[in-house]
Amino acid sequence: MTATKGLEGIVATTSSISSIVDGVLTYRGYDIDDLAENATFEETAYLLWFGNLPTTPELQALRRDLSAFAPIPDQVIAQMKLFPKEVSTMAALRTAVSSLALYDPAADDMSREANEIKAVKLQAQIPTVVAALARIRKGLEPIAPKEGLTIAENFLYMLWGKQPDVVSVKALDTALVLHADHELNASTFAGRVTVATLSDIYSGVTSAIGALKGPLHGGANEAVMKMLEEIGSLDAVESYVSGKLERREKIMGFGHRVYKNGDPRAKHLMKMSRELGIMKNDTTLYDMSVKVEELITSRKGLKPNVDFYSASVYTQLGIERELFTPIFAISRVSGWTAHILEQYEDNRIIRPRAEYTGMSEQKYVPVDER
Ligand SMILES: CC(=O)SCCNC(=O)CCNC(=O)[C@H](O)C(C)(C)COP(=O)(O)OP(=O)(O)OC[C@H]1O[C@@H](n2cnc3c(N)ncnc32)[C@H](O)[C@@H]1OP(=O)(O)O
Ligand SMILES: O=C([O-])CC(=O)C(=O)O
Repeated sequence: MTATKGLEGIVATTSSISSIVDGVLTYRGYDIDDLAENATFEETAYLLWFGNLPTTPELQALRRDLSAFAPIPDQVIAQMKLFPKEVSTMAALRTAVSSLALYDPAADDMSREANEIKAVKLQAQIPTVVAALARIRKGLEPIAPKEGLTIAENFLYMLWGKQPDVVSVKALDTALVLHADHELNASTFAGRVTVATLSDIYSGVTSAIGALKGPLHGGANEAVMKMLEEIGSLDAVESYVSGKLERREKIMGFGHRVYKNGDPRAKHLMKMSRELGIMKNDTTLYDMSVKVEELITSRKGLKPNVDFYSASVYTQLGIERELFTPIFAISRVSGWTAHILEQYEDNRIIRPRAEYTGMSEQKYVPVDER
């Protein structure tokens, strides 16, 4: 038995949800470029769960369900108010989502129908949780979701306490489409491993949130913004990047296990970052990001991934850094739950082997003789 570090190149399951072939990302056979330009996030989530783009009545029904499920239990709001203010929003989200299960009487109902409902419910409730956590952290009262708004619209409404502008809603909606699914990424794999024991969907999503939080995965978008803040100005980019490379430190938002010639989602976020900068008459963040990209590409041959330009997009929308990875979760819960439903459909426990490298032939020695 020989281990493959990081399971690189190992095909661990079949899946009909999303694919990456020759650098092209598709959801259910639709190119991500097509979806990013044309689909709404609600249509995308429907596509991931049910395998086809919704008809108008199907989309209306989904939007009604999302609105109906969006409020969260008062008990969970009360708990969130007790969380220490200084913890990361991802840590708080992980606990809050785990708590949501305690107030869902169908949490352990393993029927397909119940699990589909819970997938929609989690999709509806996670934006409400994230917006509430953001407000509580600032000492503000959470705002209840408003009926009839899209997920992107409702999230910004609950965050800001006012009707968001169309440009911000459209930008966030496109970002949600781009982040919705990505084959067997670490958080989706974590979710699938958890439910393959026939544990419940909330446990799967809680595991996935824990995996997404790390800076080598979803947490990289917050790390990118931290880096841009540390750099501070366009003039300082070159010396900052050179220093990092000399110290052999990673530059967050670059590199990818699967894409070696660039992440197809990055160009959409780059364009959005530029357009938002132009609209605000201040392209500093965009210009700094482009300069970082030029340096890393020429010196290391690495290309930006989905997390790199999302940082400047969200900042230019006026969203604080601590919410970047939670926003990733708001989107990716659609993919996680689609994968969890797929795992339940044809389940086998996921239990690989480890190549043992420890000591052997040890004999027990009583404690007072050691
Ligand atoms: C949504 C997402 O999860 S997208 C990824 C988000 N994560 C990041 O942006 C964090 C920065 N990037 C990375 O850490 C990695 O590129 C990962 C985690 C994405 C992929 O990891 P792996 O597939 O294991 O790539 P690996 O770490 O083996 O990289 C290969 C080589 O490129 C280097 N490298 C990879 N990424 C970077 C980076 N961002 N900065 C500097 N060097 C890098 C590695 O040090 C390694 O060099 P070596 O062969 O001299 O040791
Ligand atoms: O697929 C991966 O390894 C990481 C990634 O880009 C994602 O989850 O969107």
